[in-house]
Amino acid sequence: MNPDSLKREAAARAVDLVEPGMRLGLGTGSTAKHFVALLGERVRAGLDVIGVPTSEATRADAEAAGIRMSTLEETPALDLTVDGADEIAPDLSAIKGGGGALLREKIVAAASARMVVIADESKWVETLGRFPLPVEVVPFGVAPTTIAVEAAAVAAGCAGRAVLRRTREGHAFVTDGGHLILDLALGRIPDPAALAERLAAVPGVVEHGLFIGLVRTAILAGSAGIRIETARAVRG
Ligand SMILES: O=C(CO)[C@H](O)[C@H](O)COP(=O)(O)O
Repeated sequence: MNPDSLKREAAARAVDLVEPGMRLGLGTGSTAKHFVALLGERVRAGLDVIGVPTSEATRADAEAAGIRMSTLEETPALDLTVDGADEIAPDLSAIKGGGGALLREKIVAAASARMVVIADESKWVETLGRFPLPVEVVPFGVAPTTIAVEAAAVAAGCAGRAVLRRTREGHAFVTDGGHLILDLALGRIPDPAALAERLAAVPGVVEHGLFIGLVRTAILAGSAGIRIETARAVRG
């Protein structure tokens, strides 16, 4: 099965978790896009749910699929968020932000009683860090912020270059919130919690793509079928 079919399999399993009346956080990326499409099919068949999107792209997809949309202002507490991930470790810590939506994704996940990550099995890793960690920063002072982000990584026991994300056309990639993304290539993150703390303390950093203690369940689709991993204890 090709990776896209596996993503759809994982998304289909997550749709089975949706119950009538749920307030849903809708993730961003190619796997979450499958979830939105499949959820739309259920909605058109009569399922009543409300969705809060994690990006403008997802908002457009969800609206096109016929899903009733809301905002966190109108609906500040969500029942379930379903989103993709760039990497997931055995403790269900994750790297997100490959699609540049990490800030809204984290806010929506934190407003949800449960976050479920859907992915093909290639995203499962023993240790986070092979995927460059996205760090969302304000445009002002991006040069010193980049230096400080690299120094934060060194202080947290890892090292690597932070590179400004660019579009295919060579322009700086700008997030839905008007920020920039630094992709921090570390190879291996020995202590994600320490790195998260160091990055959060850098002036100019808006958010980073380390999701720690947020993911409750990971649905992983592989050639041998679906595997479900559940966090033992999250958020106390
Ligand atoms: O974090 C994300 C977007 O900001 C995505 O969930 C992540 O990049 C995974 O994407 P895909 O499902 O396309 O592999």
